Amino acid sequence: MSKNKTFGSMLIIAGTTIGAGMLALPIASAGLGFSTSIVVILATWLLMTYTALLMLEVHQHADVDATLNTLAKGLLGRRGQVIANFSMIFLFYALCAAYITGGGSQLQTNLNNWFDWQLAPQVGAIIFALLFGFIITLGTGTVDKVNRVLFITKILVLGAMFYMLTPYVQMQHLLEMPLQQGLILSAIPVVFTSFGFHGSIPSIVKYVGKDIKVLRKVMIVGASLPLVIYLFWQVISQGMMSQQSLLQSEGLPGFIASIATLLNNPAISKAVTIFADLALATSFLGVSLGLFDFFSDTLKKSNTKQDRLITAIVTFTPPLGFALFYPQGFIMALGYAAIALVVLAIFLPVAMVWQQRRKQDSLPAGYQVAGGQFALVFVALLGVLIISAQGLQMFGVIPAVG
Ligand SMILES: N[C@@H](Cc1ccccc1)C(=O)O
Repeated sequence: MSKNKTFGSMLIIAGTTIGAGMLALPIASAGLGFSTSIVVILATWLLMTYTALLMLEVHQHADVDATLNTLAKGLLGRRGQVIANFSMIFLFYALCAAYITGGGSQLQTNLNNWFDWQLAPQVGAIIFALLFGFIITLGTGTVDKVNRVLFITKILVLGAMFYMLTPYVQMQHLLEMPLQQGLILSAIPVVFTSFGFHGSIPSIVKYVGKDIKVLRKVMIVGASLPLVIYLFWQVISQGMMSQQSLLQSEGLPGFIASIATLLNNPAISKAVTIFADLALATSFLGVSLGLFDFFSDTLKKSNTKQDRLITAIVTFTPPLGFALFYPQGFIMALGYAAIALVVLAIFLPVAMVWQQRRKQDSLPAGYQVAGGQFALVFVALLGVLIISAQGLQMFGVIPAVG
């Protein structure tokens, strides 16, 4: 296994994970206070790393190019397959539509500024989708190369941002306690989604090959890089402002405006905006790669140019259509993102590993994630907790955040 692919795969996982979710974290977790938010973040990281390893346990006995569709069909039967496909398509189309809308409008603004053009936002969305569609169609190797450049730039910009912001961190803000217990529950779905990357695991298995030792490393490092970055991000965002002022920020633009005023330096808004664009781009690469491979497997497409083109059309046209003609639709869908992700990243891995361990005797011995049945049941209960937190928010029982 080439070292190169291992490194690139870690960056694809980390790049997929660090996306729009990170930007929502400061406001979503404002009411928790620093220490509580750190506990929630650490717990979510452990949970998501554990279930990513469960996926590897499942992948080791399947074909190298198997995706959720085949895995679920083999281990959970027809019903499991339908649930897997529905949650995968629902979540990934919604994410792609969100990324195409956001990325398209950023691209359009930049092109208009640079070249003095007068493009409509829709044109931005079309160019953005075509550009990324082209990269994905060229294959995972190309995605890896483009992602490296974008990811490393993203980390450099982040470093510059942290450098500018650290002097404004005040210890007293970091000692604040939760404002209200309900807010902990409200924050959970956002934190959970910000650690999501699981729909792209099959693409990485296919790219790296079935070398479980290497793949374990890729998952652990790929999930830990976001952890480190989120921890720093929490120190900075929660340390700069009181919980009250963070909570009162009007979404991300409000938050960026408040820090720009605090620093009295507009360069910081520029840095945050460039970071946000890069986060969106790397996350879109990982998500659309996962969706592309999923369709390629589900529709039994081969690797010929013509087949890849068909797969790309199935992958990119619907989210582009949503972004162009029905933006409210995917915004509504994203409200359910955490629920679909619980199915994808918790319930399915747990159920598949459970089934696979039951028929272990007929399988060659292999990798088994620690924790036994206890861990499987515990994690499934956490999944129920996350769905409940989302449900309570939707019904207005606890405050909605993020
Ligand atoms: N973690 C990504 C969103 C995501 C969820 C699930 C799968 C892939 C990506 C973000 O924070 O933007």
